[in-house]
Amino acid sequence: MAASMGSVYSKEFRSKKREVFEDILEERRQSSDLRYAMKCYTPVIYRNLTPCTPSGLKTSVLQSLELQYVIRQISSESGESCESIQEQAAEILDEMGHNLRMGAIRLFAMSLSKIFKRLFQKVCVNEEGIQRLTQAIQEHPVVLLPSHRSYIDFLMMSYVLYSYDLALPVIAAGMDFMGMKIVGELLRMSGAFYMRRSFRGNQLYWAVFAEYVKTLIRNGYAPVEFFVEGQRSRTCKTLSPKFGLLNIAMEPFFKGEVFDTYIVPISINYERVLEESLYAYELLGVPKPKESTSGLIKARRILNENFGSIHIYFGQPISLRSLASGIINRTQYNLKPRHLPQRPPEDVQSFVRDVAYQVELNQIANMVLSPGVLVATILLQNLPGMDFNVLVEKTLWLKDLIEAFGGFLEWPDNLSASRVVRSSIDLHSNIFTLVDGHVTLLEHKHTGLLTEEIVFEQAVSLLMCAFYRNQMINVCVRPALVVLACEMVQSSIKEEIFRSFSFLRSVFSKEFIFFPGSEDKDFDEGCFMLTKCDIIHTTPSEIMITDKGTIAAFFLSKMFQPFLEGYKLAYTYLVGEVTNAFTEKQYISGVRSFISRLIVSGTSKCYEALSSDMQKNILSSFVQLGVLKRMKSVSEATFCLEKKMVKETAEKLGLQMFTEKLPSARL
Ligand SMILES: CCCCCCCCCCCCCCCC(=O)SCCNC(=O)CCNC(=O)[C@H](O)C(C)(C)COP(=O)(O)OP(=O)(O)OC[C@H]1O[C@@H](n2cnc3c(N)ncnc32)[C@H](O)[C@@H]1OP(=O)(O)O
Ligand SMILES: O=C(CO)COP(=O)(O)O
Repeated sequence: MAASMGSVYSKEFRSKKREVFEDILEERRQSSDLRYAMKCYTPVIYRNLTPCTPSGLKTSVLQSLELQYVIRQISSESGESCESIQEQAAEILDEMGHNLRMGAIRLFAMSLSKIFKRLFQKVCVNEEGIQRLTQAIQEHPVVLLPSHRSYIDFLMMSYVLYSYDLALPVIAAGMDFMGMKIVGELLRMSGAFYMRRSFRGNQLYWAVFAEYVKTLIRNGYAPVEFFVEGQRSRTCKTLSPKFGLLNIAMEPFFKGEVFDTYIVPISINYERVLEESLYAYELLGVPKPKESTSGLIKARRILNENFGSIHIYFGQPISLRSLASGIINRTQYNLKPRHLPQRPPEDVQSFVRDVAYQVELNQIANMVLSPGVLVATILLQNLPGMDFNVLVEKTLWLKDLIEAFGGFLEWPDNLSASRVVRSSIDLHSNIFTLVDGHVTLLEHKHTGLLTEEIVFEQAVSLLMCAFYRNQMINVCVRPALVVLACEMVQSSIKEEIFRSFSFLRSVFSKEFIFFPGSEDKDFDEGCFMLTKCDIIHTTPSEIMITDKGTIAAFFLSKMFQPFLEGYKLAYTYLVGEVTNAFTEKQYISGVRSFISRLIVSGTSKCYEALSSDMQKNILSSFVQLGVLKRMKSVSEATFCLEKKMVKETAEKLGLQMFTEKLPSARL
């Protein structure tokens, strides 16, 4: 399974061709927004659509055999009457159900046109992707899976579909939005259906939610849109996928209730993200501001800022039927009445997982990167700053490397390289400064004694810079881990390098997206990319960094150094500082002050290790490696160091590289 699905990704990776993008704001700048909002909208719809109103949808869910069965089951277990449980189900549906209507859509069409023209220079959409989607929507139920970096994602998705006269989606929305005065209901009337962030163990809620989504899919009411990452990424790295909703959306196909279902990965990439600074503060422990209408109104000052361009790439619709053929034995669903809820069988669970990862790999492969990503990456390796002309030279060098690695770069050919770099610096003037031909990262010019407050401010600007570097980190991760493995094993023996590569790939399995079980393929891909760029020379049994390739190898190694050092510092903290069981919150606060002290004392410069995202990934990775044990509890999970496992795990998995030259754990 892994090989077949993973190879689809590599085909996508190698056979990529430049598609034509259309700037949908261009027409908006030349014609009336009112006329656009009031245009005749006759969308292309699913040919077997069963017309159904939002209230009709709820009735059909409430009366469904599946939900009635669960209600009777809960009643017999709890002794509560079926009527009372039925009422609770109806209340859940009232809280959940969308109420899509054109009035709200047209209001958004008008207002968003004005807002988007203020905020963005261009909104570019791949026309072939729209054509493919137009075809797909008519044939089978469609599930839209966009990447998730900003609130703009879901607004823009509906805006684009409306612009191209496609059926408007219904969108899985976290409950955070429902409480927003006026806006919460406006979003519901624009297609949002509300869901609790997590509802493990709540049998009735899960049953109502699952039946609601499956009914939407079965009757092809509208494309169903949700974010497989489950939330916006604060680091701009793709988050590990959530499987629950994807599993539900695929079930009508598994049970033969629909002939097929199209899964459409969508890559939305921003030259500059509205929430960039909020994310940096959140990663450093400042809680995210609650979604509120007043907050939205206060945020209007950003309308005076320029956020550059957006590229939206609608990927190839993935037919579930084609993907599952020969892999999923759907007859197993005939063994029990269809309406009986059943946990997904093992083969289905791994299929759902693999589809989720393939979707995210497609999202990554189709991200259109901007020059600012290159500038941020180079500056991070030349802190606190560098000569502008040297930056331009290195940016051109990196552009070639990223394109050779298969990255999609939007580079304005009508401008000189220095103009391009200069406009990137201007666009990100809240992160970079250019003074007297010297480019520096904001807050990093400081020369005096460091304090924890200064470290915090420096960390904010560094995390914002890393946010943009991370837009291309997954393009480089496979070759970079091969280079790091070569450095660690200090030998050219391919087998040893592969073992170290596999270790790094499992340690960083939460930081970066790897198709499950494809260590070999990823290693081959990394070697292929490095060989193609003459960075390594390989024989059947050896891998050597070439003389010509040392600069690129060093660059790739340095790009991933913050992750390596961050994991090393965490390991040092856990082994040297922690004695009892601890919660995630205690760990993050403890390790953050530990690292902050190291930075103040000058022992470390690993600001990225202050990020709660990295620290959460480290916890999860160390549990997976057996260095930490996770104890479930009623309130909050706790962790403890498997001391006996630490040395053994270190030996087994190569963590011992962290034990060399450790800074003294106790300061
Ligand atoms: C013209 C202009 C118009 C403009 C007009 C604008 C309109 C604008 C409207 C939009 C309005 C705002 C839109 C906001 C956008 C958000 O708010 S995004 C945030 C909310 N959305 C999401 O999170 C969607 C993705 N999340 C999920 O899929 C999560 O799975 C769920 C459904 C939230 C559940 O999460 P969870 O409870 O953490 O658990 P998860 O691990 O995912 O899995 C749970 C269950 O799935 C099943 N499962 C787990 N793994 C597997 C597997 N591998 N295989 C199969 N089943 C599995 C199991 O049953 C498991 O339960 P257990 O048996 O383990 O208890
Ligand atoms: O995804 C969401 C909004 O789009 C809500 O969750 P986050 O605020 O965690 O991203």
